[in-house]
Amino acid sequence: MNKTFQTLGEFIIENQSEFAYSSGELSRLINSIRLAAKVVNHEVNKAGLVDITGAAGDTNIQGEDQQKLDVYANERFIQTLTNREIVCGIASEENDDFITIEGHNEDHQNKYVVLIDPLDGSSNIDVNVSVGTIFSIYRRVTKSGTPVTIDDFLQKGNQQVAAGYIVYGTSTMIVYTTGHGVNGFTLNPAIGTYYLSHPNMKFPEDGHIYSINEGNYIQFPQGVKDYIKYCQEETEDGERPYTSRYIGSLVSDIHRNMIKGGIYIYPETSKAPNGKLRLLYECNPMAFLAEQAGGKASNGYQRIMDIQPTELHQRVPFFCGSKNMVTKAEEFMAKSSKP
Ligand SMILES: O=P(O)(O)OC[C@H]1O[C@](O)(COP(=O)(O)O)[C@@H](O)[C@@H]1O
Ligand SMILES: [Mg+2]
Ligand SMILES: [Mg+2]
Repeated sequence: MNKTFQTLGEFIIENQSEFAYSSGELSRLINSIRLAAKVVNHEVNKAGLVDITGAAGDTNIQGEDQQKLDVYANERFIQTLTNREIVCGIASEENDDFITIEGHNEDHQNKYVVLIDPLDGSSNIDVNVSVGTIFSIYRRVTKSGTPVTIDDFLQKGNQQVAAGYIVYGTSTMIVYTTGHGVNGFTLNPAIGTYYLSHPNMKFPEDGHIYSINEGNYIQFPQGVKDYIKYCQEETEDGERPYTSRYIGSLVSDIHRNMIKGGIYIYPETSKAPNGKLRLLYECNPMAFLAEQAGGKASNGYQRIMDIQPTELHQRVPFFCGSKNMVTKAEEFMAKSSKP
């Protein structure tokens, strides 16, 4: 079969032997995400027309004003995942605490927990700039037949069994990994089918794009300031200065950099000593994808996926992208933190 035109459904079936656990489970997990993504995509594409823009009137546990599309996407993903009889728990950026899913027989037999950022890049919803959804999947660690506990969610990123994102941009794509490389599928909206458009995605080892909100420059640690200066310096070989690109949607910035080569940094700042991004449903899944695509992800010092989580909504500084660029940024962080 000509792989380029393989559908997501066919790809899942053809590659399910790669999945460490029983085959059908992964299909049901990814299929439920695929379905919810289609429903959310439908609303995203009408943002501005329908009453789906603007604030929902509540704030989430992070103190952020929830956008109507945050709430809508959250409900769709939770509903679809719950109906598929595959998850025993869900944690979301938009829910203070994790949700226990008993399962139709109320016997807690399901084996997976899913952590989601239902709508990433919320500040871009109303201005017609691409946004996304991020998901991270683990096998539960507590005994099945009992309700999930916080331990099932506070697993290190290196225990993820699958992770991915949906980008709602010029086209809508699902990009995911189960630990065997990264593949991207583009939605053909006319027929509602995802096709394998980006097989075996790879982060170029080097790139010429840096993505950081320089509006916070004054608050950045010295290492980050030094790295930005390095990116902006002119070199005889024309390698630098790099180009600055920042969409303000993590999914879209990482997606671009994975295709073109580049680094995304959301560092700690004097106002936000742990940075802004959440470890469990933003940094861990993007780190898993980045590493599976030959890239790298750290908090400037430590590999993101080796960090032991302690809270559901904890934040970490995030450096992610082309391997050699992240290594260079870490060198500046190490140098500046030496006494
Ligand atoms: O506006 P800032 O401070 O640069 O933050 C932008 C970052 O915050 C986020 O919007 C946080 O994600 P949410 O929109 O899911 O809360 C990232 O997508 C993005 O990279
Ligand atoms: Mg987000
Ligand atoms: Mg979000």
